[in-house]
This record gives sequence, C-alpha cells and structure tokens, in this order.
Amino acid sequence: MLCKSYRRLSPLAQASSALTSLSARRTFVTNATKGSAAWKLGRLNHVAIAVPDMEQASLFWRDVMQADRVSESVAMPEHGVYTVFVELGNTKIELLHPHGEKSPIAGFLAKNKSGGIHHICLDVPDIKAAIASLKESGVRALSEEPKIGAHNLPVVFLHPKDCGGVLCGTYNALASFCPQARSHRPHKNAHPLTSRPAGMHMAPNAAVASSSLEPDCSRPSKPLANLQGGASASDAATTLETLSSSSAWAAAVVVPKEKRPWNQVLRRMVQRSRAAHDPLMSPSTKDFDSFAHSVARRAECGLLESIGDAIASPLPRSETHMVGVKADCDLEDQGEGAAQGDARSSYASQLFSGKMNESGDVADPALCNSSVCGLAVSEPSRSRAVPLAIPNIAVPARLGDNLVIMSCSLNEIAISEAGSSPASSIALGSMLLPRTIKMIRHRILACETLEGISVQYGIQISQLKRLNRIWNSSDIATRDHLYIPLRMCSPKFSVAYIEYANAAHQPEMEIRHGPGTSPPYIDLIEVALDPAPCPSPPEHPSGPVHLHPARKQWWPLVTYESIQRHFSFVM
Ligand SMILES: C[C@@H](C(=O)O)C(=O)SCCNC(=O)CCNC(=O)[C@H](O)C(C)(C)COP(=O)(O)OP(=O)(O)OC[C@H]1O[C@@H](n2cnc3c(N)ncnc32)[C@H](O)[C@@H]1OP(=O)(O)O
Repeated sequence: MLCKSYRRLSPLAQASSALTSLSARRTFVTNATKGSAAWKLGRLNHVAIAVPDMEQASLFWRDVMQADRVSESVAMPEHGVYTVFVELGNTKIELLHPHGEKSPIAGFLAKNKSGGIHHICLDVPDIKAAIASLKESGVRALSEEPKIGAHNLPVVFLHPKDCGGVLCGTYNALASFCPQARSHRPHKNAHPLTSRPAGMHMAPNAAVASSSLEPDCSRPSKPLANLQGGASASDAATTLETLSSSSAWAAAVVVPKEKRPWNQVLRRMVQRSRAAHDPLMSPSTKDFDSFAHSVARRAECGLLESIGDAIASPLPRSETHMVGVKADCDLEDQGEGAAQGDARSSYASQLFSGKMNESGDVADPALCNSSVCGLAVSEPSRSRAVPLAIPNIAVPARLGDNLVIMSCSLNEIAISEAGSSPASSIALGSMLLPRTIKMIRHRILACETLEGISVQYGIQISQLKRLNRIWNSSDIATRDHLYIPLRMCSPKFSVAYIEYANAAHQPEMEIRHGPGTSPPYIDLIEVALDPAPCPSPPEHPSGPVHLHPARKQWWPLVTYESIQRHFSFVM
C-alpha cells in the first residue's frame, strides 16, 4: 500500500502544484501510518549544511548566530567529509566540507557555490527494519549496509529523488546491531562534542561493557536450582551466601489475574495473614511482608512470570529443592470462610503430597491453569513437598515433625529444629532470584511526553505508567524522573545509546541545571529488590529491626508502608 501510493506521489510532488502535492502528501501520511511498524520516525537528529569554507562557517555559527557549542572539525575519510557540529538543544546542525577527491558533497558544492542544506538526518529505532520497509516502498537506500556515522551510530542515506528532493539520512538511534556501538569502544569517528569521555554523566555502574546490559536474568533455563541442605548454622549461612550469589533461577511464584495489580494482591495476602495470625507462616508477619515485597518488586520488574516451567520439571529426589506451586484458587473470589480455607488446604495438601510421584515429578496439567501459587519445599527424606508462606492456602507447614520455618523470602528459606534457638537454624536453600535490578533513570525534559519516552525505550505506555505510578499522562510535568527496568527496554537499547543521548542532551541539561553540574539525561542505576541488612539494631535509623536467623544479621522490619515509601516509584 505504502509502495503504491508513494510511487504515485513521487512524480506528483516534483511536478505539480502546491495544492496537488498537499493532497498527495495527505495520502502518503495516511498510508504511512498504516504501513510497517518498522518505520518509526524519531526526532530530527541534525540538519547538514555543506559549506565551502569550514572555518568561516564555524565562526559564523559561533559568533554571529551565538551557538553555545560549536565543535572542532573532525575528518571522516570514510564518508569523504569534514564535520563540525553545532548544538541547538533540541537538534544539531552539521557543517560538512569535502574531504578527499571522491567526496560525495563535492558535486553538491560545485552546483551550490556558497553552500546550502545538504541533507537532514532522522532517528529511527531500528535502521535495518526501517530500510527494509522503505525498500518495499520503492525508496532507494544509498548503501546496502549502514555505515558508522558521526555519532558512532549506524547511518543510511536515502536517495533524494525518492524523498521529495531531500537527501535523508536515517540514524539508528538505538544502535541495534552496530558492533562498534554495542561494544562501547569509542569509534574513530567519535566526535569531540558528541562523544563524551567514558564515565561522564553516567552512574558508575553504567560505564560497563555491553555484556552487563544483558537482562539480569533470562527465562529460567534450569528452573530448579540445586539447594543443598546445611548441617549447621554456619554451614547454612555459607550455603545461603553461595546460593544467593548465583544467577540461576529457581521457581517463581504468583500468577494473579491479569487485571489485578501485584501490590493489591499482595496487600490482601499480607492483611489476611495478619488477620489470621497464621501460625503456619514463618514466625512473624514481617517475614511475610518482606516476602510479599520481594514478590511484588520482582513481578513489577518483569522478573516473575509463570511457574508452569517449574512444576513441569522433574524434581530429583536426591536433593532438597524448593519449588513454586500454583494452587487452583483465585484470591479475587476467596471468602474468609473456614470452609473455603479448608478446601484450599485440602487441595494444597493433595498438591504437595499426592501429586508428587516417586520420581519426584509434579507434572499435573491441571495445575497449569490456576491463578495463585504457593511455595513448597521438597525434602528428600519425606517424599513430599511442604507449602509455606501463602496464608489460607498452606497446609500445616511441617518439614517433618521437628522442623519449623524460621524465615522465608524469595531469596532464601531458613528452617530450624522446633524448639531450638535461631542460632541452630539450618538453611534449606535459596530461591536464587536476583537481589538487584538495573534500572534506567530517565530525566524528563520539558518537551518530552510519555508517548515519546515509551518509544525511546520500546516499552508500553501502560507499563511505563504502572511502574512509575502515573495515573494521568499530564502528571509527568511534575516529575523529574521516570524509572524503567533495563530488562523491560527494547533489546535494541544499548550503552552506546545512553552515551549518545546524554551527550546530545547535555546543553539542554545545562540550561536547566547550570553548567558543569548538569545531571545525566539517562542514568543506569542498580536498585535493590530487598531491604538492606542493618549494621546493628540500635544505630539503625529506619525503625525496628529483626535478627535474621540464618544470616545472623539485623534486617529492617519491613512493613507494607515502609516498602511503599522506599520503593515509591514502583510499588
Ligand atoms: C558523517 C555523516 C553523518 O552525518 O553521520 C555524513 O554526514 S556523510 C554526508 C555525505 N555523505 C553522503 O551524502 C552520502 C549519500 N550521498 C550520495 O550517495 C550522493 O551524494 C547522492 C545523493 C546519491 C548524489 O550523488 P551524485 O552527487 O553522484 O549525483 P548527482 O550530482 O548526479 O545528483 C543526482 C541528482 O540528485 C540530486 N542531488 C544530489 N545531491 C543532493 C542533495 N544533497 N540534496 C538534494 N538533491 C541532491 C542532484 O541535484 C541530481 O538531480 P538532477 O538529476 O535533477 O540534477
């Protein structure tokens, strides 16, 4: 469609009256909007002006036009040009002067002796897809493959005859496949103005190799981690430490109804557990708060999905494992009645004992359609898994008769012999979910909209709103930042883009925050998913603490409110 109408338009645009071309343009716009999603226009990256005298042109922009930032001239032999960039805040002007005998702008300057606008350059999120979609439309790309342009980003030019007489460059704003850009090495084309020194404007952990930009965790390739039982308190702590630092996945937890926000589900669960004083839970509700918090945080950050994988996997009987289990029960529909509770308990009981066969498989397709889950610990000597941590669903959480659960979070479970002191607790294992997540902290510019930011990161507007607790699109006018988990960004997002965007927006930042103190436009930060341990109870300013039985460290007493306060941008 795009191809046909555009092909029709092209001669029209060149030859006919303004009226005709206006109506033709309308047709083009309509069809283009319906066209390939690959062709998404970003911002105007720059306007390039070919100049016969670079020095004179630079001085003109610096002294007469009083541009704040005019860069040095940089030779780009592979493009046959010298370039100077003039920063304008919302875009740039690129001054071009021929370099070498075969410069592509020599002919242009021969025709336009005093220089003139040579091309415009537009950002697109995925240049390869964009060029492919344009090919379908009969627009010729002037090179088969993108070249690395002035900003270390891939660039492809489009034939001016196919673009209404304007030479158009497309910049891959997200640098999806450019090895130079992804590897974070300054390319030799790095421009003094636009390629800032490494580390500048970036959080310390942002200046990292691209490998660390990979999502923190992928989908579980090995759903169940090996959880070794500890024999003593010190063994337990060591075991937990070792297991927790691993990047493997174990089972994930809750699958609520689509429309129910995680925090509401968990709030209800916490409230229920408090109301019931459920003795089957870990000894205090604070552990459950912490647990609920961990679930919510990870869910919001897209780390938890379904536990179908986990329950469909065999559980080797020779080791202790922790598994996530779905229960056939919907929080939404739950009453408070004991009968229902009993029914659930009975179901859970079957789930954990009856459905696990001798080889340890818990592969029951019926479980895959359910909506709430619990956690269970499978223990080799007892041929059954024991559910815990989900009130009103759990059957008595006995790990045999002599063990009780001392502490439970998504990262670890500690159990103890009944009647013994916490110091003698032993660890069953750890869930091994990540303890931190990489977040983009995006400083909102005056001109930015939620829509624009969502395109920039390849994240849905609804996700962006939910993550940042924005209920009304105009609310971003009162915000300084938006937070986006890196793993939710489009896979095309790269360190190179962060650098490029920070450099490109530096003048604007300085206008807002003053020269030399301007904060980065985009920051990569590491956010803890769990509350941090306290050094010691009396000195800790944030309120009550409790002693973690296995770790023997003091941890903040977590309440739902404190979680909300602490992570207000996500919860
Ligand atoms: C560093 C990088 C970056 O920003 O990152 C850059 O800036 S690199 C910037 C420099 N690199 C580039 O420009 C690469 C892409 N450019 C090219 O491949 C070439 O320059 C072409 C655009 C294909 C033009 O080739 P060439 O000069 O050999 O052909 P030509 O002079 O016979 O022109 C053919 C027709 O195109 C028209 N034409 C030529 N250059 C034009 C321009 N800049 N804007 C509008 N129309 C243009 C001519 O008037 C002519 O039309 P008539 O037939 O009607 O007379």
